[in-house]
Amino acid sequence: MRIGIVTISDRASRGIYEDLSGPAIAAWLETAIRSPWIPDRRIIPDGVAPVRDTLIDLADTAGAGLVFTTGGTGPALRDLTPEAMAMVITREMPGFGEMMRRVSAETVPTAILSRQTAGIRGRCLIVNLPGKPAAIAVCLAAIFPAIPYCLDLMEAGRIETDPAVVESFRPVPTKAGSPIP
Ligand SMILES: Nc1ncnc2c1ncn2[C@@H]1O[C@H](COP(=O)(O)OP(=O)(O)OP(=O)(O)O)[C@@H](O)[C@H]1O
Ligand SMILES: Nc1nc2c(c(=O)[nH]1)N[C@H]1C(S)=C(S)[C@@H](COP(=O)(O)O)O[C@H]1N2
Repeated sequence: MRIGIVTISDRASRGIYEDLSGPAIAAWLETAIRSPWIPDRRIIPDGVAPVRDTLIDLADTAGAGLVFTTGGTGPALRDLTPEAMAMVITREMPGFGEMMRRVSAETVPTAILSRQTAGIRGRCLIVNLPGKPAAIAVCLAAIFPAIPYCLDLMEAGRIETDPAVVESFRPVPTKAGSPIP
């Protein structure tokens, strides 16, 4: 399973500040996923074209089954991640954004400013996270239990998690493969 990790930030992409959110995603996934996976890290500026082109490259050329983006989901003029998502995905998965905003709102009232969503392109699930490093673990912990089953249903590949970190919820067996013994 190749997993794309895309930092979308004008300043982090120019080296004005250190990207903390991309590494936070990678570190969280390292602890949570126990089946083999390969990270594919990208750092790009805000804007429709770079986000669109990077997501298409990860899904169609690099063969990623799962992609997380961080940043560009807010109301600032340069926050255009959702507009790029609309050009890339063929099916939206609105439950991801709903859940992440709900859990984030328990600690930050500005959670409602994120337009984060998720969607499917081919056999790739793309999920948007906010740019703030502190948002990464909060959002991933809330949505990750549903991701392995989603990937099963999409026939994108099988992920096994460490139940001590995050429990995968698979309501029924799927044809995508049997559990790792
Ligand atoms: N990848 C990141 N790594 C570290 N800190 C970040 C990252 N993305 C955002 N932040 C922090 O969160 C704040 C708000 O994030 P936001 O995405 O709104 O940034 P911004 O003001 O649009 O600027 P930029 O796109 O250049 O990051 C930033 O000012 C920065 O302090
Ligand atoms: N969990 C969590 N969600 C959060 C935040 C946060 O600090 N923690 N910041 C909010 C803020 S202030 C903004 S503007 C939006 C969009 O952030 P982005 O443009 O960096 O994606 O995410 C929101 N969601």
